[in-house]
Amino acid sequence: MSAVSVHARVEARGLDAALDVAPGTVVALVGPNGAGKSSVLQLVGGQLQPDGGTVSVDGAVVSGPRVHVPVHRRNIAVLEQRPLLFEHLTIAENAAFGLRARGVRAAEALARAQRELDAVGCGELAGARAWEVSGGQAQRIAIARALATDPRLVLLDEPLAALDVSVAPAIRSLLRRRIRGEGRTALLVTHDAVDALTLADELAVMEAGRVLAAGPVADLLARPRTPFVADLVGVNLLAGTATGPDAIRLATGDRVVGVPADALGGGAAIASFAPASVAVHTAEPSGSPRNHLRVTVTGIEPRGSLVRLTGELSDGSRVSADLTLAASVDEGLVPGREVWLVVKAAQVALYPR
Ligand SMILES: Nc1ncnc2c1ncn2[C@@H]1O[C@H](COP(=O)(O)OP(=O)(O)OP(=O)(O)O)[C@@H](O)[C@H]1O
Repeated sequence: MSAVSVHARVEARGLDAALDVAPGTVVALVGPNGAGKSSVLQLVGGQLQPDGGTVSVDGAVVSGPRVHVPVHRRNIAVLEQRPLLFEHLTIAENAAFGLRARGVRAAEALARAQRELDAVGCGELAGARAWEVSGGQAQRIAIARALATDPRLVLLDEPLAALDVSVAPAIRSLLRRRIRGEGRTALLVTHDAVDALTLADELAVMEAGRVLAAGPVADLLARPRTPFVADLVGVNLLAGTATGPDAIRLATGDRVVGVPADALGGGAAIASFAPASVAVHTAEPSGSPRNHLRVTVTGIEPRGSLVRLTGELSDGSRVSADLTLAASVDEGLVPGREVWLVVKAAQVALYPR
């Protein structure tokens, strides 16, 4: 049985979505602006009612013809871009809010809230007021508040988008540990490829109101079935397994050395680097300490004043490189040609996943 099942239409939004989420799975909804990602979240959360079809949680219909289970009865926690904390309550009271709303006694709710605040590194802020905390702390507190109610489902709408780049990695790491690491079921809307790949088990790719493809992150990356996935925010993403603190091995056997953005821990990991940081060599670089990947050129297309070369590794995963038009002509880079793509370790970010 699916933990969440959406088979629903919303005519005013051009939405006709089909999505099934297995229990304990984090699914990232990705796709261009207006694709319907947030609308799917609203259907599940109960803020949007379908014109046809149903939305089910744990096998029970929560929205459908003549059914509308109110938001507060769905036992779903929602984490927004900018969490709203109540200014007149202490941080502990904020974190206990969901429990109190469910009728849990104050002492018990506050004790649980304190444990949750400790677990997100904000235990010492329990007595503070909302206006005294930073944006990053507010998001940690919102995570504590969301998880305090033991929700059967967590909905995350761009949870890192409003955060300063200096705090986002720590919150990403916290979400990875508390959501994916604890086997919770969650739906995540994000525009950020790194968030999707580090926080989610599966991707659901939306376009024009429909879910075009869904499946394990590594599968969709290795064989992108839509240009959107292939081009997910324009960075190169390669899935592999950590072989040390700063290296991963790809399915092709290639080793990629980089800078860990978070401790790798020996499991599945991804490498991310910009096409602009990739150089193209027509012969295998000898004695170079840099990462080099042998690919077959599959595409050459203009990108402003540059040319984007796309190459395929032996397992079908793709890597792009941006180069000048002159370079692409001089080197005779045409589809079918075998080349080496070279990227410095300092320009490769590694993430656990
Ligand atoms: N509150 C609303 N009322 C009416 N139409 C809406 C509303 N919100 C979104 N839409 C429309 O519904 C469609 C899907 O939008 P939605 O916000 O779900 O997409 P999205 O994939 O989340 O986009 P984005 O990435 O820009 O947030 C779009 O055509 C949008 O204009």
